[in-house]
Amino acid sequence: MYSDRGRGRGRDRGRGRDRGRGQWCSPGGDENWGVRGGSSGPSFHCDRPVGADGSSSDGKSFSNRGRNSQPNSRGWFPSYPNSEGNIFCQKEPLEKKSLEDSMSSTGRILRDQSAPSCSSIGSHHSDCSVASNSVNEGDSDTVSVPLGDGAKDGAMHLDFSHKLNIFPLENQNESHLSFQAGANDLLSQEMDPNNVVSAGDSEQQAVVKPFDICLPKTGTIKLKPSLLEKNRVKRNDAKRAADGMNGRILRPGMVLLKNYLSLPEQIQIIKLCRDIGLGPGGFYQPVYRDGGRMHLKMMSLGSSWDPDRGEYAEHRPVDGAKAPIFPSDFHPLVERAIKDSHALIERNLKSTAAEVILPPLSPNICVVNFYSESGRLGLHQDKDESQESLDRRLPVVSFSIGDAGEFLYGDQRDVEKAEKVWLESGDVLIFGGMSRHVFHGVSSVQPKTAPKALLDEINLRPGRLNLTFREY
Ligand SMILES: O=C(O)CCC(=O)C(=O)O
Ligand SMILES: [Fe+2]
Repeated sequence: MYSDRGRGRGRDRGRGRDRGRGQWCSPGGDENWGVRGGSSGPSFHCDRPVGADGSSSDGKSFSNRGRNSQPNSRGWFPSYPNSEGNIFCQKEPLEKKSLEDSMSSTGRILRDQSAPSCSSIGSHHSDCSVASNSVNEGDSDTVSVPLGDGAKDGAMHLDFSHKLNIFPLENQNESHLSFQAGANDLLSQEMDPNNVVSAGDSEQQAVVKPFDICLPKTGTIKLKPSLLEKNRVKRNDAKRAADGMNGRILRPGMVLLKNYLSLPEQIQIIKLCRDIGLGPGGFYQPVYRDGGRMHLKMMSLGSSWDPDRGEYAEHRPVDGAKAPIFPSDFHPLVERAIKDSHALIERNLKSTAAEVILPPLSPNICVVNFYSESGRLGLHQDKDESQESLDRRLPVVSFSIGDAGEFLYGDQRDVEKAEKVWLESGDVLIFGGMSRHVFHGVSSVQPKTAPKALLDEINLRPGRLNLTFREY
């Protein structure tokens, strides 16, 4: 997938990483958000645990053989603009040094359950009246907990639960019991005893604070919007309605379906992401070993994207959480978007080769990002899916919900040369075929642009939710 930190470490060392290139975010902090003329970075390898035959539990191979010379890709790097408007990686030392410690050691998954999940897919209520932690990307959302000897058998776990307002493992399923996915989905989200991995001398546990993409219902009286504000909202909503669903081919293999997801679909997606996001393996803010942070919250369904290593794995290093399952609810939506894109391509290009131009995919991974109003994502390529998937140029399908985001894309990792398009709530963007390796990123989120009709139904935080579907 994304990152090309150019830092070999741990189990990745000596596996073909090109450490000399693509360091967007080195400790020196002088890398450009969009490195001019930069090539994609080092190679990463998926080391999701595989069976003897190399297949993972879902029958898909996640081992990434033969990719040693693949440049890596994703620039999921924390960044900030300098005075010239270039955006550089932000370096923020980890106050609690928790990630470093937790990555090098081990712990059971502990998750703060103080923010219980409330909604469920299909249920009407969008009551998000639970505790929610800050969206500020500057805040660390992990704390590290030293373990005593008892931790290995779980004894210490309970003690620390008190201090950290966390529930013992036995209660971990509470939050996702309200997630009405299929029974199998539910089962596969349960805590995995294998999450206890080997521990070093100084054992640490990382606890990821749940991040709620919905805000609590406050019961406070809303101030009346000004006439100006009312008109702006009216204009936006009217424009959206008038636009209807319309599609544009942005470049070969890249299709934008405007206003594609209906309001009820968007609401369901938010609820689903919210529920999963509050549970084990849910939203967190990726932090790099050198202290850099990504300017968004992320979770990865189906397999865990590890931005620091630039690879997928079954469990994520930050807290050992197993990736939540890929919800089957998404399949029909992605399938429909691909079919409609094919129809658009056939109409526009008078071509019957739509499936060659944009190959169909059967997604099994979804990376979910939540950008606050100040969130962003550096230019990168999505290149950590399997070699086969990349060779077939299977598309990435992206859903945007909430505030609009300015999406940059181009053939080079160069912000100045990148094309720009606003992705608004309900838009679906697909890039595959000849555009599969396009550099892309999100330069900004435009506050207060989420459809009012959406916010009337669900208390999504200010910001932008983005889901990218991929076939590993
Ligand atoms: O938020 C977006 O529109 C893009 C997200 C993205 O590129 C990614 O998750 O790889
Ligand atoms: Fe991407």
